[in-house]
Amino acid sequence: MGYQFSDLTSACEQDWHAYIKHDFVRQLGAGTLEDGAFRHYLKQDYLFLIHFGRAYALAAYKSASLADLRQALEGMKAIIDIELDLHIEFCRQWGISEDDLAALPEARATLAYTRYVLDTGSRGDLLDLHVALSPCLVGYGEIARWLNAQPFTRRGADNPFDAWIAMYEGEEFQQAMQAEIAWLDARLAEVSPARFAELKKIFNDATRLEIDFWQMGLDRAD
Ligand SMILES: Cc1ncc(C[n+]2csc(CCO)c2C)c(N)n1
Repeated sequence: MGYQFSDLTSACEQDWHAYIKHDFVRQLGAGTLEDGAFRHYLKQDYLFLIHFGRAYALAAYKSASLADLRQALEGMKAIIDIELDLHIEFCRQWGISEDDLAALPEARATLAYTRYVLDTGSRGDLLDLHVALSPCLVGYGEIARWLNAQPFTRRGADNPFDAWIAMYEGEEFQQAMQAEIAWLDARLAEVSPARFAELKKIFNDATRLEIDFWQMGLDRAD
C-alpha cells in the first residue's frame, strides 16, 4: 500500500528512459532531425490529438465526482482549444495545410496507441484511463526538461524545432503536468499491490506505444 506516480516510472525504468531519451527526441533537441521525419510526426500527431480529445471525453463519462468531471473537461478543452490550435499553426509553418491534415491516412503506430488508450479506459475505471494517458502528459513535460539539461541541445533560432521544446517547457504546461501527478499520487496511495501491478502494465504498455510513435516518425512509417 502507499504508492505514488514515481513508482510507475521506476517500475518501468528501461522503457521510460527509452521513451524520454529516444533518438527522435535527441535529434530534435540537437536540431538535426530530418524535416521529413518531423513532418511525418506532426501529421500523425494531429490524428493522435483528436483521439486524445475523445479520451478526455471518456474520462468525463467515467467521472463520479464533480471535481473529476471538471478535470476531464479542462483536459479536453486544453487539447481542443490549445494543443490542437497550436498544432494546426505549427503544421502550417511546416507546409502542412488543414486540407492535408483532414485527408491523412492513419499510421499503424497512431492507431495502436490511441485505440489502446480508449480501450483501456472503456474496460477499466477512471484511474486506468488516467494511467494510460499519463506517459503522454508527464512524458512530454519531462522530455522538455531533460532536453534543456543536455549539452547537445540547441535553443533559439538555430534550432528549427525550438518552438516545439518551448511549448512543453512552458509554465502552463508544466503546471498541468504537476496537477496530473498530484491526482495520480492521491489515487495510487490507496491501491493494493495487485492493483498496482495492473496499473504498472497499463503504464508500461502506453510508454512502449510512445516509443513506437517516435520510431514511426524516424522511419516515416505508415
Ligand atoms: C504522441 C504524443 N504523445 C504525447 C503528446 C503530448 N500531449 C498530447 S495531448 C497532451 C495534453 C495537453 O493538453 C499532451 C501533453 C503528443 N502531442 N503526442
